[in-house]
Amino acid sequence: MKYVIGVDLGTSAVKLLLVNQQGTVVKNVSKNYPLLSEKAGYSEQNPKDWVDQTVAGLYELMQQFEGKPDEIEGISFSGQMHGLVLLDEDQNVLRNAILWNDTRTTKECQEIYEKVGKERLLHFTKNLALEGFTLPKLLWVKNNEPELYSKVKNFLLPKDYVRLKLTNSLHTEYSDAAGTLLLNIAEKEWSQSICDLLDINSDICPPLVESSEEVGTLIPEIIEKTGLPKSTHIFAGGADNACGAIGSGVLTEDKTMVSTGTSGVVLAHEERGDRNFQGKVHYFNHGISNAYYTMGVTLAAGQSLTWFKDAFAKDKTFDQLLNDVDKVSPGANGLLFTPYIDGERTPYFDSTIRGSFIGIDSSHEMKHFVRSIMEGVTFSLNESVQLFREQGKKINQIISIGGGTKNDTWLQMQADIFNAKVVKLSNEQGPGIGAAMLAAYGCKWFKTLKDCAEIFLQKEKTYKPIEENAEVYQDLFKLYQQVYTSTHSVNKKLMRYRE
Ligand SMILES: Nc1ncnc2c1ncn2[C@@H]1O[C@H](COP(=O)(O)OP(=O)(O)O)[C@@H](O)[C@H]1O
Ligand SMILES: O=C(CO)[C@@H](O)[C@H](O)COP(=O)(O)O
Repeated sequence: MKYVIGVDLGTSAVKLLLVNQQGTVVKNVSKNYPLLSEKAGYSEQNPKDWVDQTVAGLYELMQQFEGKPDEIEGISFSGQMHGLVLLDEDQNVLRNAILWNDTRTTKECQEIYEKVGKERLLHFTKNLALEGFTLPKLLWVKNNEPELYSKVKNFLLPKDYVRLKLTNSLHTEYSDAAGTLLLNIAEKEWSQSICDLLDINSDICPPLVESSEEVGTLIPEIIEKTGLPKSTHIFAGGADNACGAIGSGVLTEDKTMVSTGTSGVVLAHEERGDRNFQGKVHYFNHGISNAYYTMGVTLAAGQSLTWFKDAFAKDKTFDQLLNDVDKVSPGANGLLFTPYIDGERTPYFDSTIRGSFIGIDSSHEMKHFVRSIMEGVTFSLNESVQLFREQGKKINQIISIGGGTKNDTWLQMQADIFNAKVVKLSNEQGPGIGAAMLAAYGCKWFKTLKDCAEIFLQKEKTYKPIEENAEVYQDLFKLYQQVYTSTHSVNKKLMRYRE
């Protein structure tokens, strides 16, 4: 039997999947690392933690593996997007990585509009200047840490740094490059114009390859530490949402994916790179050559639940925390949550907005708060579903992936709120499966990724909307949408009290 490994460098953990030629996940390892938040709006991770935990995970996988090591043919990667990793000329990391959910860069976003201009930015990159993207982070370091910036030889995206440390070869690929705001999306090249207008040396941009391209071999130290064979082929991989789309079979324009990981995502496949969504949704290159995808993003989806658990129920597991939510009716007994705890992207693009519980009543218990968080996150995702529907997309069925899909009630809630069928696959780890599929395709097990999807992906369960719940949620969604407008200015004024 032959095997591949999909490595998904998520925000909460690195997840490694050992997958055989039938697409069966035979081993599964997850290794956590911390999120570092020095101040409100800051979100960082230490790239060394990613590498150490990936290597430890590969070792654990190999320890559990019952076959012969050289049956493992290839590895590919999926990674949290937009994170800025800065390297000096000896490929040493210069500072902690600044992550996708870090919102310190509002000034730098304004600088981009002033120097590049919104129309030109949209023309080249198809996206708006958002705090989470890589370019504003690069400018923040240039403006605030000039000495450190002067030592920058290269920047990299998170999974590309991990791959560099496993192989000694430095690359990024189009799907992650697209999320930097430095890539000319349609031409598939770094935008010299944007670099020039912002006084960035374009030499710091890493070489570009396709997601399924073979980029190197494991260095001896990693072979020794993990027990992987020297013959392992290493493929570039993709942004976690691109890999999530591949790993959920969203490979044609008629399909839609929802992901509830740390962030929440609603994603649709696009064949063309020359459409103009005016930045209302993110528009990026895919992990499939010459394809694209659009998406709306909720910054704190699973993260809202994780925050609540850490703050108020540290000793409980997620399953214990969510144990009673199905005993509460839709609407959480009049409690409404907005998940803006780290600011928001789609549809508001607002780094100062913060979350609310509206309607707290003395009868409310833990289960009401937890249910209202799940509902609020799903309402936020529904704003993106609605945006896609307004663009003319028919959404009758959605493939749901990510950590949130471990909970049955949440999947039924998604079907009720989106008013669409929601499909759960046999493995919820879309990005890791997508990475494994890129390795399988790269190893030439399949002629196309679509052929691979047919073998690798299995539907486990379909959730149909329950009419009476869908009606309640339609009404509540209108109330939910009022909360942003009503709390926007109060939150702006509260900014000065946040540390
Ligand atoms: N049993 C569970 N039920 C519902 N949600 C869960 C459960 N376990 C974890 N989660 C949520 O899943 C999220 C992590 O999902 P995952 O897809 O692994 O994210 P990432 O790729 O960002 O690391 C957490 O933020 C958590 O809120
Ligand atoms: O910023 C985005 C997409 O634009 C996020 O979706 C990140 O890619 C992180 O993903 P998860 O860790 O939640 O999977």
